[in-house]
Amino acid sequence: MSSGWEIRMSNSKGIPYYFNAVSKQSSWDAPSELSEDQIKSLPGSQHLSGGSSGGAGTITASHLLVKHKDSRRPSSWKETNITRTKEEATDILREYQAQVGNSREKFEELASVHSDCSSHSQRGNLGPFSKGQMQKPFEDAAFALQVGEFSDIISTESGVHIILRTA
Ligand SMILES: O=C(O)CN(Cc1ccccc1)C(=O)c1nc(-c2ccccc2)[nH]c1C(=O)O
Repeated sequence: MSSGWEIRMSNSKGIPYYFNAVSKQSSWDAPSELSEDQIKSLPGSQHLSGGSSGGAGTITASHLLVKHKDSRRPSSWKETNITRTKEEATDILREYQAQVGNSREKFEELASVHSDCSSHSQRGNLGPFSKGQMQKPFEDAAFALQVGEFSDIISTESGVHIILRTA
């Protein structure tokens, strides 16, 4: 069972902080109950200085994916055989978009429950990636975002997505 701790980047101070998604605690200092190794393997550990994945041209983003019958793999942790149309998937995502507004917390809550991507178990967090790793429409949309900004609905061969850039 994860401790609920993760490492986030403070947009205002530009330094990492520790956030517990269970207790909603946040702290500039590492939780005393975690060992060095545990801290290094927390979600978001790439934010810690010396992180190998930090590097120029790397961003970090989360997404909420709704698949449809024409998705390259119309199956997910939630639904073995996804039959909704792309139009229905887009309507569903518009509803989530309206609920999210500008709230990262609401986005992560909906991504955890509704995203058809395996990253749902990380509140939608995909971790750091650079250009050339993701499908082009996803990369283009994600790299066009400022930190803290949401994309509009975008479409890839996997389905339709909303992206939040987090670092
Ligand atoms: O497209 C396919 O043939 C199968 N995939 C690709 C995939 C499958 C597992 C993990 C990551 C990517 C997906 O459908 C998929 N794409 C994504 C994805 C797409 C864009 C950005 C990040 C993740 N997630 C998933 C998933 O099941 O969990």
